[in-house]
Amino acid sequence: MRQSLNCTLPWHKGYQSGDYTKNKVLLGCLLDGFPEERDLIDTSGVIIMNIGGGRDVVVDGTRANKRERQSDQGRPKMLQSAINAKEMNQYVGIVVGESCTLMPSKVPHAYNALDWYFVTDIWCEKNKNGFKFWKMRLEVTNPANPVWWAPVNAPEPSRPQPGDFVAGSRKCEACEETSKKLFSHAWTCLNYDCPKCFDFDEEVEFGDLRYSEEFLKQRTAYTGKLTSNPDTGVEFPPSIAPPIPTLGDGDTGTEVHMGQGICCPRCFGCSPRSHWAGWFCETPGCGFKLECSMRSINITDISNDSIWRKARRASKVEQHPAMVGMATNFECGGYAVTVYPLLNLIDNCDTESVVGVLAHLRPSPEVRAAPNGPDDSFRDLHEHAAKDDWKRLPVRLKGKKQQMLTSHFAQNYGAQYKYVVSVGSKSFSDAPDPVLRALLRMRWAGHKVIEHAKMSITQLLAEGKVEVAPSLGFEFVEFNELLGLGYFEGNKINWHDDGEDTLGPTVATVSLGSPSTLSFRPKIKAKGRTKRSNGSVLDMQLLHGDIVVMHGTEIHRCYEHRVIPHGNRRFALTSRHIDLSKLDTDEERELSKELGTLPERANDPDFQPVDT
Ligand SMILES: O=C(O)CCC(=O)C(=O)O
Ligand SMILES: [Fe+2]
Repeated sequence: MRQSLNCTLPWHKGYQSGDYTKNKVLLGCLLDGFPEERDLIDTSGVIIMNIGGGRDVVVDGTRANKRERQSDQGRPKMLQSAINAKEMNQYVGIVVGESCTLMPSKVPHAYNALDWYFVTDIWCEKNKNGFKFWKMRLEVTNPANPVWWAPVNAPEPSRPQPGDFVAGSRKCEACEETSKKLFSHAWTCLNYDCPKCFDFDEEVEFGDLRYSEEFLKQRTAYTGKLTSNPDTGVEFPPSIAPPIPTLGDGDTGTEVHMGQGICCPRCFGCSPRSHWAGWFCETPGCGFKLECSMRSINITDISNDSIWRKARRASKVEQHPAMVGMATNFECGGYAVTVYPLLNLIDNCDTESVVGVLAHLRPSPEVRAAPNGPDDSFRDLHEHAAKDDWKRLPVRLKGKKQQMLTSHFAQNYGAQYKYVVSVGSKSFSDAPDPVLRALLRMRWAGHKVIEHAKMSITQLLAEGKVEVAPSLGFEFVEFNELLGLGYFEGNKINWHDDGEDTLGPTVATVSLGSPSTLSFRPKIKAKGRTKRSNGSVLDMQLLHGDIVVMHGTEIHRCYEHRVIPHGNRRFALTSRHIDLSKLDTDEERELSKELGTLPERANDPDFQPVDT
């Protein structure tokens, strides 16, 4: 998976393009698929490749020749970054994909990091139709290292030393630029801008052109940049396989770098950090596992000022005046509750039409700190997430070929819930206590919010301020499912709706840990959607222990929502009702019924939410 590579190698982060550039300097290149004219990867340490793509027209139906340049290439974006890399003596990581036909041996992984190279030459050539394009030559930074990808039993390649071979050069009479003699046939000017570019003195068949032995075997000692800290004795350039991320002093284990992938020390395959518990190598048959210890986070650290400032900055929304204006408040069980009516902003309604309600429940400090309350649950969940193997699951993104993993880690409990990703489920009897407690707390919150909403929305209706969409009823259907999501620093859940047709009308979430911003926006650009607000019409700052209840099936037709956490560890426990009658088979219904049945222990008085 391309993501495995991108989330592991700091010098190759592109998803689309074959080159990775930072500060206009080339740091990494991916070679895959079909080569271009005279491209080469040899085991003695030289790579020759085109700079930038852009063969434009399909010339014939055979795959190998599908595209050919039909115009001059101009100056591709990658050219300047390659020139800068050459001038700065920057080492460049080379990755080859499994379909790269230039490799002398079959490579073991979908993407394979070859080694560090450096750019020695950049020049211009013409194809047989006379169109100009750019090429570059690279040499391996450490030619003494054996090549890991040489074919088995291949004879040792020759290892010329600097000075053994020298390709001569000549000044062009037209442009006065010096060009190396690259081809065994004859010298030519290689300056893109010169009228004599690729104009050979003798008649040449472009198809017959070969690079000279001198050019291929010329060697340049790599002097590189110096290591930033010579005292540490760090090899320079560093190992092509990045070191496995480790916990620094003061790290807790959910920082961005701990969410990076690893290059497996056993098989060198790249695997993303797809498990909460650590890294499990994904190369078939390898089996390497590295559990990652995680430290508990003090809840006061999670709500510190800098995180708060970030959270506030993220909230640029212009809250919808009518919805905010019609919000009502009440208190129960130590929670301060605000209930907003969600209006239909996408159909042209004569009167404001309520499609659902959205409630924000904020616990008092006492509720948060109470035994088995949010503080305790947050403390315990990071270990449960490891034990229950919360993981990143594959998603198919609209319009993207690549398979991706969600950025957060997930585990489902209770009835089976199939959303964009398919999650296996653990039964409520096997669920850890904090999960069961959250479920009971959300059932309580669901009842309370719907009871209140029935009253407040009926009141608004009586006052003639709103209509109520026919789909909106005020019965609470008990939750039989809970999806746990775990977020590392930088993880988020992007715009989506929870509108699967197997779901009941109510969705509730308990938010634990990092503060986060939950935003709602109408699905279609509608009243109130400005660029600045990113379209959102309601934003909620969710603090540790807060509960959100969304009620009304049409919310998901009219709105989408997203959640951006601001600190480095957050759990969201979201409960829904899965309508078992809408599952495909009797077996699935039976299984989900069993998985979603509350165990005996949930009836203990100790499990019941306080309701004062
Ligand atoms: O992280 C959250 O608070 C909400 C997650 C969510 O929207 C979902 O699970 O559908
Ligand atoms: Fe959602």
